[in-house]
Amino acid sequence: MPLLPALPAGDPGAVVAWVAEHLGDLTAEGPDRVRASGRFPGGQRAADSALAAFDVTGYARRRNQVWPQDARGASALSPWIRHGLLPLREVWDHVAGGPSGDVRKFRDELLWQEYARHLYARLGTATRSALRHDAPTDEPRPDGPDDPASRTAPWSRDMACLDLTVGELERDGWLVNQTRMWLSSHWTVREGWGWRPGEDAFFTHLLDGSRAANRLGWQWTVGAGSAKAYGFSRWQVRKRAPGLCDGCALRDACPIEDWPDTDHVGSAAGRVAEPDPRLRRDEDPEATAGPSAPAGDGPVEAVWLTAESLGSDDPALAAHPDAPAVFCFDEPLLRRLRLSGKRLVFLAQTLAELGEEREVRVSRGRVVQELAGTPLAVTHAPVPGFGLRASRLDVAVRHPWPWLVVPHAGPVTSFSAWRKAAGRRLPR
Ligand SMILES: Cc1cc2nc3c(=O)[nH]c(=O)nc-3n(C[C@H](O)[C@H](O)[C@H](O)COP(=O)(O)OP(=O)(O)OC[C@H]3O[C@@H](n4cnc5c(N)ncnc54)[C@H](O)[C@@H]3O)c2cc1C
Repeated sequence: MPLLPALPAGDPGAVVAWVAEHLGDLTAEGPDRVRASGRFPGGQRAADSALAAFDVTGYARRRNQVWPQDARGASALSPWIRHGLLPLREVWDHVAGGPSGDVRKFRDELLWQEYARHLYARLGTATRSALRHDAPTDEPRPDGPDDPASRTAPWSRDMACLDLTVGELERDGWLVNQTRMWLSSHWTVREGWGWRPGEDAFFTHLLDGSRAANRLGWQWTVGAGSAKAYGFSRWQVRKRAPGLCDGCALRDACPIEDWPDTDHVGSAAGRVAEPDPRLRRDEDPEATAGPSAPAGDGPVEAVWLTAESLGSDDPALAAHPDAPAVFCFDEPLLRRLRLSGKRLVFLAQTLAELGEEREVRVSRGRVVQELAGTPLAVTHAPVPGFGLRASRLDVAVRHPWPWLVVPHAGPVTSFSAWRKAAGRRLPR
């Protein structure tokens, strides 16, 4: 497939029409129903303003609040963090000088993101399986798994708590951490579905959806990667969304009034027979981390952008200011995943804005075919799909991934074990 027409500049609304026309057939909704997120625009300007507006004061107390919306303390920075528009170090530095308890709690969460990236960089697709304790993985799966638009159907919309949450997921492509735990626990612990179709339902919609953090979240909530499954009941709704039950049609017959039975999942069901030995030790942490300085010095004709790193400070972009940037929407991958159009709109808005500063060529097809024969500079991305494609392309210079914590060889069995092993690598 040839290059796609240039993205419309300075008109985020026109980008939605561009996505519908050129990529709509690859989306969950189909070309006629592609929309932008109701809340999160793509692009560096939106990322920078969201970070500038974020005040960490009160974060520790209010991070888990769900409703009403103005009671929330979560930063809502994750879509831009996910795609490298806000590097973790920049976000870490932004909160310096805030109240110490809030800064500590917020930076802990940034470290959770870094831990997720380390775990995924080391184990890759092995994170599809339960890491530590048995929990239903792929089966049972809800009816109609091939219809991506119905992936969220198993969450009953009769309950006000699930209706609010699933509505936000589908409309905005985002959820606070607390409601991600509600939904994933409800799906697996209470309803008994395998956790991977649920993970895919999230991945379809979340603008911050990454296999790294999404899988970690599901594995930990359902007890496959943690010591205990998380139980979701009306108690949390009353605490985190006071008053929400008052308008619920099921307020007098609440299906989640009582604590759920967690005995059939996760740690209670027993340990996995042979845990992946890489959970305890990485024999090649340098390979996991990627280069620590630019690798290669050949001539560069273009900067290859990946969805992992789309910020205007992307290391490869910054090092090659005169080269055009190239981005390929991976057609076979997108056809398989059937993501919601709002995820593609977010990416396209980001690329359109970048196009105001430098030449950006966007194509659709097989990445390896589209970019073949062009000497490329690229920023290393710590995900398995990057390595596969990069090994078949002419990568002249590979720039380092901007780790917050350089990967170590020690355990990633739990966040606390990983953090302890990171020791002096942890940022200050
Ligand atoms: C089932 C489940 C699925 C999840 N899927 C994803 C996902 O696909 N992508 C994703 O980025 N996060 C995911 N998370 C983690 C977390 O819920 C989101 O990062 C957070 O809700 C994003 O909102 P925020 O930016 O307001 O976070 P804040 O609370 O403001 O935290 C700031 C940043 O810290 C990081 N962070 C916070 N909590 C976590 C966490 N538990 N794990 C990893 N990073 C964290 C994120 O980068 C976040 O933007 C998931 C959690 C669960 C329980």
